[in-house]
Amino acid sequence: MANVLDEIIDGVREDLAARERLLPAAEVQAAAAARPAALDAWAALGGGQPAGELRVIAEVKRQSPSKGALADIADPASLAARYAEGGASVISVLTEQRRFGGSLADFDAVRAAVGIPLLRKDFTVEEYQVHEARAHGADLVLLIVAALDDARLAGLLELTRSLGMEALVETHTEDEIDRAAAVDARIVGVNVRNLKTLDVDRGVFGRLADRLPDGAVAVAESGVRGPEDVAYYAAHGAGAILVGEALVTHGDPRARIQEFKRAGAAAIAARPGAH
Ligand SMILES: O=C(O)c1ccccc1NCC(=O)[C@H](O)[C@H](O)COP(=O)(O)O
Repeated sequence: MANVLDEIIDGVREDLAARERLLPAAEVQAAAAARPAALDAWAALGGGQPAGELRVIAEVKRQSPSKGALADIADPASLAARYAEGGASVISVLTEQRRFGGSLADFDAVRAAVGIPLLRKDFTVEEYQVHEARAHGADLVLLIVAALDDARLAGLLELTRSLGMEALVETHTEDEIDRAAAVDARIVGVNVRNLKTLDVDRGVFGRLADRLPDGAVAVAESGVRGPEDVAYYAAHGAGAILVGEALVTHGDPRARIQEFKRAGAAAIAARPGAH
């Protein structure tokens, strides 16, 4: 079966080339440099702090390759405001257009509405996208280890930090976690969605969590459908969860985030040796 990631990235590169023709690299770099400093996403996600609270990265997600249309999000800014009211630590905005229906316009609307750190959630493969993220006010970008060789992973992470941002470095396997650790990633996600089959197996987080680098914020990505999934991730060492579908399809995402945070805190308190 074709790797969905490769197909997505082919489209991302085509769209990127079109944007670059409209706004050359020098201009996007100048726009990035003119932005106020990025917010500290690492601290917002509990980096360097004792475990106690489970942080939520709440995602603005319109559609997906696995599920098709998820939600008709008429006003991403108001959805993001409800996420922030519910206690989200970071908001993720999908900006990939072809498969996820996202856009930088969605990102801009959310940036104007909330004052918490924002993740520009896209398939980052080129330096241009990192400058572009900062130019739009992002505090965090996504680097998917499976999409990058070691040199590119290290280079994009270095550029991200040089612009004052952090990266959510996403992994799926032990080998990818080791590659994330080798570049000193400080926010490391395990995405439990298999990129070949698109199946979700929450057990992947439980199996890989012990290998995550000491001191990194451990993010469990995908597959939260209810509080029991949150409790599972938190019990297995997650410091944060990344949730899309369960929030955009819920009538009251603010209350849902609060419920997830309670489930996470209870599971953290019940970890062996927590007291
Ligand atoms: O969501 C998909 O179908 C998907 C397919 C291929 C690559 C990435 C994909 N999703 C990106 C994500 O990481 C999720 O949007 C995120 O973890 C939230 O997942 P969920 O809570 O299960 O919506």
